[in-house]
Amino acid sequence: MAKLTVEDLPLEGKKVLMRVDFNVPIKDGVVGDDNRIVAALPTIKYVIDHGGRAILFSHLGRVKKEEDKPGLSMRPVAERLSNLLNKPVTFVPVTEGKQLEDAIDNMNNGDVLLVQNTRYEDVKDGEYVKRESGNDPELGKYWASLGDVFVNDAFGTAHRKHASNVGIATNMPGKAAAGYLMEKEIKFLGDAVDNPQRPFVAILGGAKVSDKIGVIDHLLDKADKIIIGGGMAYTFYAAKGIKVGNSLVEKDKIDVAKEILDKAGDKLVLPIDNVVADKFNNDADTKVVEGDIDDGWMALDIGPKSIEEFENVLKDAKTVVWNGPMGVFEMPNFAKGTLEIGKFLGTLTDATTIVGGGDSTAAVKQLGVADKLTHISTGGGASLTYLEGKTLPGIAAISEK
Ligand SMILES: Nc1ncnc2c1ncn2[C@@H]1O[C@H](COP(=O)(O)OP(=O)(O)O)[C@@H](O)[C@H]1O
Ligand SMILES: O=C(OP(=O)(O)O)[C@H](O)COP(=O)(O)O
Ligand SMILES: [Mg+2]
Repeated sequence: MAKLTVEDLPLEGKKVLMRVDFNVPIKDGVVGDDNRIVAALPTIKYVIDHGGRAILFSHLGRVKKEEDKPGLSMRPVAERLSNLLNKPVTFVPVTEGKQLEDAIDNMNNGDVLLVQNTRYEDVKDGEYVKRESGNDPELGKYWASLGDVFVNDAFGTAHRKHASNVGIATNMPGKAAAGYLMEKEIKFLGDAVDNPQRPFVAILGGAKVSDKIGVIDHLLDKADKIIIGGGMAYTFYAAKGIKVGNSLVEKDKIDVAKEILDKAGDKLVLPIDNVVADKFNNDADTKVVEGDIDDGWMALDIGPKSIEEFENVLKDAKTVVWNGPMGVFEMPNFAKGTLEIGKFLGTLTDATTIVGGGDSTAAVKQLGVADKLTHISTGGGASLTYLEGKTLPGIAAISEK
């Protein structure tokens, strides 16, 4: 059954609650890569051009304690959004209460307001209560009460069942619609991966190991090869009994990694060598090592032999889906693996090449290889969940036509 879209909603004079994914990299109080903000502009512009009052909600990072809040304020995002829209954006530094309600009451048609990071609700009075991330029913109901209709354009968050997407939607039956970005992402991913041209190769990296390792098990049934790099690789090293030093490892996922290795055979391709560093810093001492990583060293990028091996696997691919950088690309000395793999994908002109994820997208843009790829998706975890064939809760909660 088809879902409501933004074009099905009454907008003129309405308070239009909008969930967007503005979870973007912030450095020293300034937005880095703004791809996710730019990607949401068509829907925001449609709403305000049709006389709606756009009330935007997004999370930023993960708020687990009170001290996380100042560095994860939405204020820099409001500034960038205002520049991109070329009009003022009211930033409300709280997520509930009179200040927010008054700011909404003061809006005129065509105005834009951005609410503070929805995950501020995860910590109250110093307690990690997960009101947003746990989809607290009272919170979704409260936020829904602030508007007349709801538009969900946060594809990057669609795999989450949180108060600001699923909570609001379920409290606005018949009035919760998909935005243009949501529609575009689903259409593209559906076309590319429901019946992929083969060989179909998935590349998985990044740092969200416990979140994403489960996907690999499902991908084994779909993909012809799965390349594992970046922070995802070293939990597999640990599972194989290779020494990992101080590299990123999620100990409680080592058993999962072992099961995947048993099942995968030669479908799974791990790094042969790595660039290791003596601290998590661009100025660290570094060296390239094969196999075991000694104590006191951590792997922050894949090494040259791994790059060669990965390219060898990728060269005949007809469909490639990539989520998660191959190293800590934010530091120039550990960006090579990500850059080389990105460049190589750009040479595969016969293949459909899809890169997904907030950080992976930032990486290919920052490294200048984005425009050689077929599709840049705003969602990493969301694309992977879609690829697994699972329902995305954020989309399921949108009203049927
Ligand atoms: N070897 C590594 N050790 C630690 N962190 C890593 C390593 N390789 C990549 N990362 C980090 O992974 C992060 C991105 O992971 P993730 O959020 O899962 O990707 P995406 O946003 O593309 O879905 C980046 O900030 C990057 O620095
Ligand atoms: O950045 C995101 O996902 P991604 O890192 O997989 O691309 C989304 O905004 C979801 O964030 P979350 O994984 O903290 O729920
Ligand atoms: Mg990310």
